[in-house]
Amino acid sequence: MARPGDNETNLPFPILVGDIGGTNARFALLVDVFAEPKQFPIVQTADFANIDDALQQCILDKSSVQPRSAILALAGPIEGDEVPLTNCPWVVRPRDMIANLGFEDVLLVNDFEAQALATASLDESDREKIGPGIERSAASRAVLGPGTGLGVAGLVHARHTWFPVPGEGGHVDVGPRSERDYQIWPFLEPIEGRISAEQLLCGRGIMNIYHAVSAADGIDAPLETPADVTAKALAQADRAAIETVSLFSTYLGRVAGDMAMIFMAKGGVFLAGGISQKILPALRGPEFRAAFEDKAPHSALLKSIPTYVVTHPVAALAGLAAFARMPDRFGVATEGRHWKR
Ligand SMILES: Nc1ncnc2c1ncn2[C@@H]1O[C@H](COP(=O)(O)OP(=O)(O)OP(=O)(O)O)[C@@H](O)[C@H]1O
Repeated sequence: MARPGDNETNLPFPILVGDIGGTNARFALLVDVFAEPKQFPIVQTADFANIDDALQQCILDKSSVQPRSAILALAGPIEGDEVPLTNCPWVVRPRDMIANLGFEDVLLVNDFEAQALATASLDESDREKIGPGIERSAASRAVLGPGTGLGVAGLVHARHTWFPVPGEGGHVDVGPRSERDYQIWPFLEPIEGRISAEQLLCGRGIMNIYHAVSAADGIDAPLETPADVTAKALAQADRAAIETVSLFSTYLGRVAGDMAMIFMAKGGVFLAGGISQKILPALRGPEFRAAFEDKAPHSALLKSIPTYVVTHPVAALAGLAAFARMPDRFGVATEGRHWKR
């Protein structure tokens, strides 16, 4: 058993935690293990040529307390000393951050790993339960987040420790099941011969479903953005948009149920990502949960598993903060992604 201070992941305070997506970067500072995280205004990645400028101008120049370490969650695989971000021209170079910005330690993790860490510590007020299910505090979880893409991760509970399992679960194959699916599927465009979950369950996926529904019915598809489609659907104002969001909820339920079975996620399946919060009224409808439970011969198991929409505005930061304060609670792998001065 590691003693306090022995752990590779006991980074020195003050610790800067950051969640860097394609469009937005969110940061908070933990002064010490007891203090509440101090959140900084959200940064648009497009406003800064690189991450070091953003950190200097938005964090370091604005705070009297200077961070000694940083834990950053990034969208994309972390390999080597230069990590390019998906959907954004920034490249994260931890060695430069240590040399130029005064950090002693930099740890990089995957963005959905941070979302997974968050699911272990979210309060009741930071999540909304969808449907039935038995709440179990010490059981594995899974998180799915439809946003610019579809992020997926597991959080395995073993040996009194939470182990985040990042992966590429958003890219699993999906296929038609209902009669209506078989009408729509021919109008979905395969990528290299297949349809993956991410082609349906993200912003672009909403448009793919909307266009396929419209094409199957031989009608025009005038709506131009995912936000237009969901707004029309939630206002009950457009038939194709309503069906699109209904199918999106069904497909999200199916994939969420698959992830629940893969991770034996008796602790719950959590829906993160920007889109889940925006279509919350639709996810409360019957489609999501019915599809989640429709997993013969394991329907009884799925019925017992709770599902939640994460409503915390910066859940990934909350997950990183929980880890920064109590690293021994979590089995976060640091090999190849922890840089020290
Ligand atoms: N009201 C809405 N309904 C449905 N989709 C939306 C809505 N508003 C934005 N989107 C879509 O959500 C996606 C962005 O998702 P999200 O806000 O989760 O960003 P992200 O992937 O976390 O990236 P970042 O962290 O850079 O902001 C885009 O594809 C966008 O078109």
